[in-house]
Amino acid sequence: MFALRNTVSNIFQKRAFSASASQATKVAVLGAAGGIGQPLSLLLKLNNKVSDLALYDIRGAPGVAADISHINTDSKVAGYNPTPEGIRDALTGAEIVVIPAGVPRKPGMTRDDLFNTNASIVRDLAKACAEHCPEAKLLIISNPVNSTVPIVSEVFKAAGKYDPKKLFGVTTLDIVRASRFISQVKSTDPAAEVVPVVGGHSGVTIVPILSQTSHPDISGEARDALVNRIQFGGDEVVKAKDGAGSATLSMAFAGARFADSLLKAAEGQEVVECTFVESPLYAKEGVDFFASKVTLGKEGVKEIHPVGQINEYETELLKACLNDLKKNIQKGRDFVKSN
Ligand SMILES: NC(=O)C1=CN([C@@H]2O[C@H](COP(=O)(O)OP(=O)(O)OC[C@H]3O[C@@H](n4cnc5c(N)ncnc54)[C@H](O)[C@@H]3O)[C@@H](O)[C@H]2O)C=CC1
Ligand SMILES: O=C([O-])CC(=O)C(=O)O
Repeated sequence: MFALRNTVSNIFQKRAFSASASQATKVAVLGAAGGIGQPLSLLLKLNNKVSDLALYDIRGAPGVAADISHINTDSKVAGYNPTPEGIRDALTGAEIVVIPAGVPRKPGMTRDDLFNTNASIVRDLAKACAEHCPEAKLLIISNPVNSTVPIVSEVFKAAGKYDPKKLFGVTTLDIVRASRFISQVKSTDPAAEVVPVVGGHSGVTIVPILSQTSHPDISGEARDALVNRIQFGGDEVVKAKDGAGSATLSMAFAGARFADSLLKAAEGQEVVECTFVESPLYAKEGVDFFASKVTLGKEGVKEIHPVGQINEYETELLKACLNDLKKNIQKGRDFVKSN
C-alpha cells in the first residue's frame, strides 16, 4: 500500500503531468461504471505502472473513460460498450483484469443471496476472458467471492485455459479493515498494523489471526468484538448505506492496492498479500480454495504460505470457516457444471 500511496502522493507533489509507465501494462476493469468500478478505475489511472486502462460495463463505461482520460497521467484510457467487439477489444492484450461487475447487497441480505444474479454475470465474463485474454491475471471482486472464484476456475478449465496461479479472489478489504479496526482498539497507526486474515470473504469464513499481530494480548470481550467487527465489517457499511449498496470506496482502495501488488510483482519485486486462491492447505478437508498469505511473482501466485501457528480460539474459528467455505466452493462449481 505504501507504494500506491507514494504513487498517488508523487503524482500530486511532482504534478507529474507526464508520469511515464515503467512498462506497458494493460489493465481492464469489468463493471467499471459501478460504485466500485469508478473509484477503482480512478486509482488505476493514478498508478504509473498502468499504461492502458480498458473500462467495460453493460452501461456507462465510455462516459467514465472520457472523464478519467482527462487526468494528466501518462496512460491511455478507453471505454467499451457491451457488444462482442467491445468486450473483445477491452480484454485483448490485458495483463490484469479486475472484475467488480454484479449486484451489491441490501440490508438483510448475505453475500450468498447475491449468488443467483452474480454467478451468471461472472461466468459470462470469465468465458470472455478465457477467449480473449487467457493469460491475464484475474482479480475477482464480485460477490460471493467464495463461490465466484471457483466459477471462474471451472469456466477456464472447460476452455482448457486454467492456470491457478493467475486467479485471485480479492480479500484485501478484510486486511485493510483489520488493520484499521485493530489500530482503533490500540490507538496505533493503522498503516503500521499487519493482521493476517485467512479463509474466505464472508461472515465466519473471514478468519483474522490476531495472535500473529503485534497485539496478541487482545483477549476476552475485546477480542470477540474485534473479530466480529472484522468478520462483519461489510454489514456495517451495508447498514449505513441503507439500501444504496455496500462498500465501494474502501473496496476501490483495497482493489487498487492488490492490483498494485501484482504490478510490482510483475516487475520482479516479491510482494506478499493475503488472497483467495486455489490452495493445497486444506484440500484434504475438501476445501481447495483458501485465502492465506501468498507471495506474488511475475506469473501470479509464487508461493502459498501456510496459516502458521494459531491459538485454540482461532482453531475454532478456522473449523467454522472450513465448514462454510466447502459448501460455498461446491456451489460455485456445481453452477458451472449445470448451467
Ligand atoms: N470482494 C470484496 O471485498 C467486495 C466485493 N463487493 C462486490 O462487488 C460487486 C460490485 O459492487 P458495486 O460496485 O457496489 O455494485 P454496483 O451495482 O454499483 O456496480 C456494479 C456494476 O457492474 C455492472 N455490470 C453488471 N453486469 C455486468 C456485466 N455482465 N458486465 C459488465 N458489467 C456489469 C453494472 O452495470 C454496474 O455498473 C458486488 O457483487 C459486491 O458485493 C463489494 C465490496 C467488497
Ligand atoms: O458486504 C458486502 O456485501 C460487500 C463486501 O464484500 C464487503 O464490504 O466486504
